[in-house]
Formats: sequence, structure tokens, C-alpha cells
Amino acid sequence: MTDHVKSSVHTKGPFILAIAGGGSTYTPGIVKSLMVKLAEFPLAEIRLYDIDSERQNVIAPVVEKVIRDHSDSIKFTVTSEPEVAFSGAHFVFAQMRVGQYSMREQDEKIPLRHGVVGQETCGPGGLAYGLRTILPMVELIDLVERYADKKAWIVNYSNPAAIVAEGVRRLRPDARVLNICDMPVAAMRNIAAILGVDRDAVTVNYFGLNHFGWFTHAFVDGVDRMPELRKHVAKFGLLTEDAAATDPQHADPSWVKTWRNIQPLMEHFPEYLPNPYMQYYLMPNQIVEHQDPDYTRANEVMDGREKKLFAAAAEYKKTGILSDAFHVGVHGAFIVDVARSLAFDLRQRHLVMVENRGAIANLPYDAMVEVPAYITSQGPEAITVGKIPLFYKGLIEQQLACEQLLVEATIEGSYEKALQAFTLNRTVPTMQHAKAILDDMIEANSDYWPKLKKAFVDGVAQ
Ligand SMILES: NC(=O)c1ccc[n+]([C@@H]2O[C@H](COP(=O)([O-])OP(=O)(O)OC[C@H]3O[C@@H](n4cnc5c(N)ncnc54)[C@H](O)[C@@H]3O)[C@@H](O)[C@H]2O)c1
Ligand SMILES: O=P(O)(O)OC[C@H]1O[C@H](O[C@H]2[C@H](O)[C@@H](O)[C@@H](O)O[C@@H]2CO)[C@H](O)[C@@H](O)[C@@H]1O
Ligand SMILES: [Mn+2]
Repeated sequence: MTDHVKSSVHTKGPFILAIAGGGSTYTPGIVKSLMVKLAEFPLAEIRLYDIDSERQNVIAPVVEKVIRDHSDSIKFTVTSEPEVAFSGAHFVFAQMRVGQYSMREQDEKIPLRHGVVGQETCGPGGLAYGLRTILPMVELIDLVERYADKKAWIVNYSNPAAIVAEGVRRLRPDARVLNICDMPVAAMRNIAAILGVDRDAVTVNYFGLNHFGWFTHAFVDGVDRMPELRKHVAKFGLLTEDAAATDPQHADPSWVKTWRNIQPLMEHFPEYLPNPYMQYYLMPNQIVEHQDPDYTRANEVMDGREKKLFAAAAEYKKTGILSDAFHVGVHGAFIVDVARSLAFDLRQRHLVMVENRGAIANLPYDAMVEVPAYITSQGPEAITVGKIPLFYKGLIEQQLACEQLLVEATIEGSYEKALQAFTLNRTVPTMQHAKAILDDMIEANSDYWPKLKKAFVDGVAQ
């Protein structure tokens, strides 16, 4: 790194980094990734911040061990005090799950009771999660603005990222927040494995919203290898042996099915390679048929990733030996790469969420889209996509309207707008389904959602 490199924050490092949602199952993996890249992203201090100190205290010793295996000098702080967490911080990685896994379980199980897709970020489950997360995300931004370095960046993984991004755009348009998702990089990992090349050798073009988009090209040495990918997908979906081997979570039955489902999606629309999450919108009936209403992905995660990590933490406490309890993978690597590019103006090309501003010519200027962008010290510079075909434009516009209505419902406390959002979602067949699911969700989310008021009761304006 040379002296002329522009830094986004007030220092070129070592940085103070806070992780909001410190008790997350992903924290040890992200910190491991930070340690591996310490020479490129120097750190003075790592702070874990969580509103659930009990949960965070279980994870913290594992995180401390990961740090100490690599560095004696990095200060490590664990706190539930915003002032302690954010004072002078240069970067904040956000990964909050508002309502934790017990509410994820509700998000997935309530729609399934009504015969509708039950998923963490897609369909009614994602909308419910959005209603829980927008305001806590804004609160986090305000805390960071109050205490942190004035040029601090928040790099946000907290889901549902598309809705969070739109909420932040509406409520805190000037905040230095970059919303990211690891699904495209996970798909790129599989694409590279299929093509037999290194992940860094693949450059993709992509357009859409978060968890709602398509890869249009996959270039290797300037040659578009999409034709080869189509042939592989026609037989196997986007599944590779490598994915399961290098990412244990992706050996879980639900992920294997998800990668396989790229095959029917591309059989019908072979032009572009869909984000795996398109399965929920384009083949919801098959998804519901194969979902167990009593045992959803939340249960799989609690019985898998969470249990394994908590057991390893308990064993470490007892024996001082830390087993192989967590996974680094693309998730940890991606957020660190993005932060490095922000910190040192590296202008690396990554798929991130940005305000459209004409990048996709025939979508609204202010839509929060997911496209390739150069990550500079001043934030993302979106790469022009141009016009997209009518079919994709139509699908995206419907989803965008759904997500924007959900944000408006949250801000205005509007029952009608929430019902409109639920009705507009492609996974929801009728307005009656939308209402029944919404009403059940209002009850289940009474500790989390803003109060939704009806503008009309029995036909009378309130
Ligand atoms: N964008 C992506 O592609 C991507 C990828 C993976 C995970 N995620 C998201 O990362 C988050 C963490 O996932 P997980 O499965 O590890 O969940 P988790 O429940 O293990 O961890 C989330 C933590 O956030 C904490 N939290 C909740 N509300 C908070 C608040 N207001 N302030 C501070 N902390 C708060 C919880 O107490 C919990 O410890 C989720 O939002 C998940 O959806 C996003
Ligand atoms: O069901 P979960 O909690 O295991 O995962 C939900 C998340 O799925 C995506 O992230 C994957 C990523 O694709 C994969 O490569 C690896 O890093 O694991 C991640 C978690 O499984 C998705 O992008 C996230 O938004 C979801 O939260
Ligand atoms: Mn994601």
C-alpha cells in the first residue's frame, strides 16, 4: 500500500472494527477471515456488540481464541453498550437477526400453515423479517453516527437485505451503509468450480434486486462461458461436489435441493442463470410440496450450525481445545474483501446493493438494485447494465413494489400497505391468503413489529 492511497476513514489502519450481532453463528468465521487477511486489513481492535449478552458471551471465547491464534496485540472487547462498541470505530459489520431463530421459525411455519412458501427472506417470511428489522437497523445507524468515526462505514449483511436497503434509503439516505449478500459469491464459487477455474478468474454480469436476480454472463479471460454453464445446469443444476465439500452447510438437504432447482428454472428460461432464490417465486408449489411444515430450515440450522458451534464453545470452555466448529467460506471472505476495498479505494468489482440511478436503464432511478459495482473509498460505483428484457423487468417491478410497500407499511404503521405488500408477493396466491398470513404474523410478532393500524374498519374511515 502506498501513501497516495485514499482511505475512506480517518486512518489507513490499524482499524477499530465492531461487529453488531456479535452473537451470530457467523461471527467466528468472519473473524477467522479477518485474521487470515490481517496483513491487508490491519486491525487494532475487534469489538463484539449484541443486545443478547448471554448468547454473545457463549460465542466470545471462541472468537477470542481465533484472534489469539493469530495476534497478541489486537484488543478484544465484548459489550452490549453501544458507546463502548462504537466509540471511534472505523468499520461496523452488521449481522443482526432481529427476533433470532425462534422468530425465523415462525416466519417459515406460519405461511406453510396456509400452504404458502415458508422462507427466511422470500415470501411472507421475508416480509415479516423486514417489518422486524428496518427500525432496529435505523437505530444501529444512529448509534454508529453518534459514536463512531465520522467517516465510518457500516457493511451490512443483516437480512432481509433488499428490504433493509430500501428502508435505509428511505429513512437514512445519507448514511454510509453498504448492503451486501453472499448468495452471488456462493453461486460464483460454484460457477468457477463447474468451469474448472479459480473463483477470481470469473467476472460476471448480473442484474436484479437482492435474492431476486440473474447472471447474464460469466467471463473467463474475456470469453463468455454461459453456454457451458447452461449444459452443466441442464444435467445437474448449479450443484458441484466442490460446493458441498468446501461449504458444509451446502451439504444440508435443503441447500442441495436449492442448487438442483436451478435446472428447472433454466429449463424454462434458459437465457440467464437465476439467483437460487428465484425458486421460491417461480416454482412455489413444488417448494411447498417438499417443505415439512413441522421442520423447516430454521430447525435444520438450530440442529446443525448453531448446535455444533455451541457444543464446541462448551467443550472449549471445559478443555481448552477448540474443534473444527465453524466455517469461513465465501461469507467471511466476501465481507472482508468489501471492507478492504472501501478502506483503501481498491475499486474491486463486487455485486452489491446500490441505488439504481440509471444503472438498469428501464428500472426506477431510486430502486435499490443488486448489480456489479466498483467499491471505492467513497462507496460503490455501479457498473451500467443497460436495458433488461420485459419478462425480467416485469418480475422485478412486482417484487420491488412489494418490498417498497412493506417499507411504507413499517414507516407509516399501515395495515393496508402491509396487506398490499403481502398480496403483491408472487409466492402468495390470493388476497385471502395474504390476509390470513398477515393476521397470524401480527400476533406472532407483537413484541417486534410497529403497530399496524387500519385506515378503514367495517367500511368506515378511522
Ligand atoms: N446478506 C446475506 O447474504 C447473509 C448471509 C448470511 C447471513 N445473513 C444474515 O446474518 C444475520 C446473522 O445470521 P445468524 O444465522 O448467524 O443469526 P444469529 O441469530 O445466530 O445471530 C444474530 C445475532 O443478532 C443479534 N441481534 C438481534 N437484534 C439485534 C440488535 N438490534 N442489535 C444487535 N444485535 C442484535 C442476536 O441477538 C443474535 O446474537 C441474519 O440477519 C442473517 O439473515 C445474511
Ligand atoms: O439457511 P441458512 O441460515 O444456512 O442460510 C441463509 C442464508 O443463505 C445465503 O447465504 C449462504 C451462502 O450462500 C453460502 O455460501 C454460505 O456462505 O452460507 C450462507 C448461509 O447459508 C443467503 O445469501 C443469505 O442471505 C441467507 O441468510
Ligand atoms: Mn443473501
